[in-house]
Amino acid sequence: MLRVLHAMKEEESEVSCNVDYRIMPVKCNTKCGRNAVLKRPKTGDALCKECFFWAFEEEVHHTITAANLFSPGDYVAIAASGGKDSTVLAYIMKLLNDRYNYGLKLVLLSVDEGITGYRDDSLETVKRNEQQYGIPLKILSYNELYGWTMDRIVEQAGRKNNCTFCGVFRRQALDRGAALLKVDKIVTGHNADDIAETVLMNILRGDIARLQRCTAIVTDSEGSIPRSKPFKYTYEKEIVMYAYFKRLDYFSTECIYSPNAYRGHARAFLKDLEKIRATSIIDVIHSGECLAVREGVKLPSPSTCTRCGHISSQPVCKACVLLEGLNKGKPRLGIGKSSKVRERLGDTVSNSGEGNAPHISQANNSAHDF
Ligand SMILES: Nc1ncnc2c1ncn2[C@@H]1O[C@H](COP(=O)(O)OP(=O)(O)OP(=O)(O)O)[C@@H](O)[C@H]1O
Repeated sequence: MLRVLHAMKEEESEVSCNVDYRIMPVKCNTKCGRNAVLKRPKTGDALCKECFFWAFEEEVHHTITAANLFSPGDYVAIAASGGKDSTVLAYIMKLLNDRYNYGLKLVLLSVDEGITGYRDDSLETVKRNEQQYGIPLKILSYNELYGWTMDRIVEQAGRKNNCTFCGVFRRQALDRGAALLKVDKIVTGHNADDIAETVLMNILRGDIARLQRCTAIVTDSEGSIPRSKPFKYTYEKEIVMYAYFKRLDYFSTECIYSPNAYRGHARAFLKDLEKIRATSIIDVIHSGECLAVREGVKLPSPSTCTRCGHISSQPVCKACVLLEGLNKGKPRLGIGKSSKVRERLGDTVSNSGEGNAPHISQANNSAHDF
């Protein structure tokens, strides 16, 4: 409880610094007659709490229906980390499912990466959310899936590249959890800021393959369970405000291991842009959506890993490569450019079939893919 209150206090400074209508009361822009309590980051509108909730919820509903994300009867796994995005996502999926009769069966799916003092605490939040929202919860751990926890990986590999291991393993763990649960779809809490940052990172890296797919609201390759992002157009600041004003129970602490420095640069740049022009976030997403690859340019097509059978654009997936490195006591084996990785691993991952595909860095899969 203390932790939650502490988190609320932290968020409060972010929310209230937006505008303080207590000093000079302003009426809600919707003409509902109530006083405004906030200024919407996305539109600049002065709104009361109720009108903000309504606008926020209706926009997510619109995103879901416009992109046909679900069909009645779908069994949907909500990837739940206990953080603000996925907590608001779980709350709003339940609310919209009830309000608009989507006809969905929901389940919370959490991955325990094995980070003591971080994920164990955030999973306690998800367990409370299970009770609060009445949505069943399934937790899968890296330890049971890979025989490694992130604590042990960091012990062996150091802090520098640990986000690569974590991102690659988590992505696959969610797929494996979803297959185990036999769900039809997965939803994640990736928001507009996350997507805009990813667009910028892929531009800076010149990674056109990922640039092509990172703005897609649904990632849906053959043989994998479709993954969608109902918050694709939702600003992070608004998610924080929604969680704050709704007093949702979520965990708000950064991962104890090194933050992703590269994403940090894109994030700082985007925040600067947002200060000048609030629509910058959506503008960057739209720019990403408009980029097209010239006809005839060969892009990697997803197939399945020859070792584990999970989805991969290479004959051996990144998770298997990283795992092999760890198990051989050479954790850096899977880090770096794919060509060098193949060289180091010898024939086990040879014959990648990359052909003339454009440069695709496997170095930091977690950083610029979803
Ligand atoms: N350990 C996990 N278990 C299940 N889903 C996860 C986990 N970590 C991340 N996700 C999913 O991926 C999304 C993006 O994760 P990211 O690590 O970028 O965290 P975030 O932006 O802080 O999101 P959140 O606030 O939900 O933690 C999350 O919203 C969630 O849906």
